[in-house]
Amino acid sequence: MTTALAQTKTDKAPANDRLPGNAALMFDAVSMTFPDGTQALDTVTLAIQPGEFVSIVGPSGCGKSTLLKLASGLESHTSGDIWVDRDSLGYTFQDATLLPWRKVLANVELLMELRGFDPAERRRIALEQIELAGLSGFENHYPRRLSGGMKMRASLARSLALNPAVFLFDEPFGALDEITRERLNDELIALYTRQKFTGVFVTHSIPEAVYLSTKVVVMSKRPGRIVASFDIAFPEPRTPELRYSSGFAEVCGEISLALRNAMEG
Ligand SMILES: Nc1ncnc2c1ncn2[C@@H]1O[C@H](COP(=O)(O)OP(=O)(O)OP(=O)(O)O)[C@@H](O)[C@H]1O
Repeated sequence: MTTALAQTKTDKAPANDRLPGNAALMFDAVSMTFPDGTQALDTVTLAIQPGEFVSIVGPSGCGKSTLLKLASGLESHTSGDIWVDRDSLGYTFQDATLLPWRKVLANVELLMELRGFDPAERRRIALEQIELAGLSGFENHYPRRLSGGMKMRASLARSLALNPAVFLFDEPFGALDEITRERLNDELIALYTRQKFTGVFVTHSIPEAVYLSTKVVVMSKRPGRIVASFDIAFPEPRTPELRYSSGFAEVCGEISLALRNAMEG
């Protein structure tokens, strides 16, 4: 295990000397209760291997965002262990979180700037990511002049510029229209295929989860537990025709049923 791998513990967490194997991200019996007494998560155990793309679906309020916040260190868990290299983490939210006073190029350079990248190097990487994101020609536009889909592309480019080993996605396409969302799904697959990060993707859309993922996990209603896990075996990279295949509909149906049971159970 490299020294860069950070294990996070709270004071209340029991000592745990087990190694996380080769996982890129591991939750080991993680529970979380907010200071007001709201228990968000209940003994979540999930090991995500390098190169996996895992989507998390579950009832609204079951703790999906909280799980990503724990992985990133934005929130602290109450018990259990989380293993992840926080020095190599990407994170995007439903809101693209671009700085309105910075042009696209300066927004994409932001995280590299904060990490102290050499100016010429960060400019080179930013331009490359802007091109990959399909935003060439918009480098000098302010975010207010971009569509929702373009803002999200810029947000992805900003995170991908750091070449993260693990990328956390919190419903990044939830606010977009369906056509834009499907197009961004394909663009994300292209980026994932190229940059080979490990993905953790929270979504309310089962077809989106199935299309993107190597695995889909289903959480119970709050306090969230993992109640089902589906390996998604369709060949990669996925292409749009997959969405219209009977096999795709069948897998979506199985997950939908598991989600329905999770909501009722
Ligand atoms: N700071 C907080 N203090 C107290 N409770 C909180 C706090 N943040 C979130 N919660 C509660 O914790 C639970 C889990 O919230 P979380 O945002 O993780 O759910 P979610 O599954 O991502 O929801 P959604 O699908 O609706 O986005 C919810 O009941 C929420 O109201």
